[in-house]
Amino acid sequence: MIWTIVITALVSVLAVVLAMNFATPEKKLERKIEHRYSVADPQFRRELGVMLGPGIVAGNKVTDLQNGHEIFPAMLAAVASAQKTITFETYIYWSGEVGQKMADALSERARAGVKVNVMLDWAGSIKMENALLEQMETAGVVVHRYRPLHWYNLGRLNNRTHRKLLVIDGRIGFTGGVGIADQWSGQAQDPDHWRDMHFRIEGPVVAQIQAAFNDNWIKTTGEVLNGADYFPPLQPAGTTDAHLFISSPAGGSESMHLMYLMCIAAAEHSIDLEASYFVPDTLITKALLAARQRGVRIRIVVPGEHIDSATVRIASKREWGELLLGGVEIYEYKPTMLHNKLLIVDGEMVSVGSTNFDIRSFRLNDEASLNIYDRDFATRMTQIFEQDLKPTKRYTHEMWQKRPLKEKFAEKVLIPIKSQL
Ligand SMILES: O=P(O)(O)OC[C@H](O)CO
Repeated sequence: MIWTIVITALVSVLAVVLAMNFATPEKKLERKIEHRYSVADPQFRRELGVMLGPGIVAGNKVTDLQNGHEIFPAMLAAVASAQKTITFETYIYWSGEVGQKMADALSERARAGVKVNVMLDWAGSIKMENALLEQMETAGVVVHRYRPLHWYNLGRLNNRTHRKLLVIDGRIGFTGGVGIADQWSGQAQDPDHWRDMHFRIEGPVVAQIQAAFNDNWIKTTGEVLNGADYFPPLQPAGTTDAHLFISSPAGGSESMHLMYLMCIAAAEHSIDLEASYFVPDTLITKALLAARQRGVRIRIVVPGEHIDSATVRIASKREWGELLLGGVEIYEYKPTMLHNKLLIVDGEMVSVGSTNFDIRSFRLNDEASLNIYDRDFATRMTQIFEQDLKPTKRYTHEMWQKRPLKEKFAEKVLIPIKSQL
């Protein structure tokens, strides 16, 4: 009898703990956002500047870096130039040549007396050998794993940090899609080398990137990294308006979901989206279709056969029928895995960062995105978008209707876990 009670109690506790991974207490966005103004309207900035967290700041310079052959040299050079502090938070950190180079660069600076603080997601860095960690720690790098597997973390194991942030001396920042692994090296020349973008940032918005790093550093260590070595006075470095904002289920925020919904609602001419993982929810789908009805041209580039998650591809396709019928253009990238996260609205504003266009990024992960309000920058990113569009195949509604029965069956099987993708 006593064992029945004990086992029942244990099973109940386990069920509650597991349920905590799939549920959050707050109400989520569920109503359509009306089209009230365009992204060029000052009202758009006025609202995004306060709704998403940090206000929009002027005087920034944002430089795009295309693929690993531009991204890693720029990041490594910035690390090598550090004099006082380096803060680095990432989701994927795997062993390999890229991981080794980054560990070497961070270790070298730590040995030179630079304060180096690194936050690695526990799940994202599970394929990292201990030797790399030991190398960094021996050199004096302070490394923490975000939400490691412990009994007290079981209820939040599903909430990872997906942020990709690097700040050098509080003055140079990086964010974008890149992970620290060999898949991201090279020039997207074949399926073993992925297509991705990252961004080098200077100017006042870098302080917001540092604040974003502090968010999870504080949560994990109880320590704040402040003072002028982390937050120096920042002079204008360019002419771009931008803000970097975060979202986290821990904060109850729906900033990312809100940002996409507000951008889609504001669009009047065009929405260009590159999404490595595209699993829109009902609200997003409705918003895209409403934009189409206003005459907005919507082009979406997603991975084709080269994708590291067949599950996401299958779950994604289920949503395409309604979008294709509504006139949304969907293109599959052919050469390799497309890992970009890029949104351009009306050739006016751009959003980049760690956030995928899926429910996991909108609701389960800690994310950080950079919104850039600069027509010239949007023009540059539209050129990049057009280049990425060339090696794609357009996916039509007819193709969707004729997709194999086994795909349709798999889509249905995946419905219950859609919110986890
Ligand atoms: O979650 P992301 O967008 O950083 O992508 C990571 C890849 O899925 C790793 O396989």
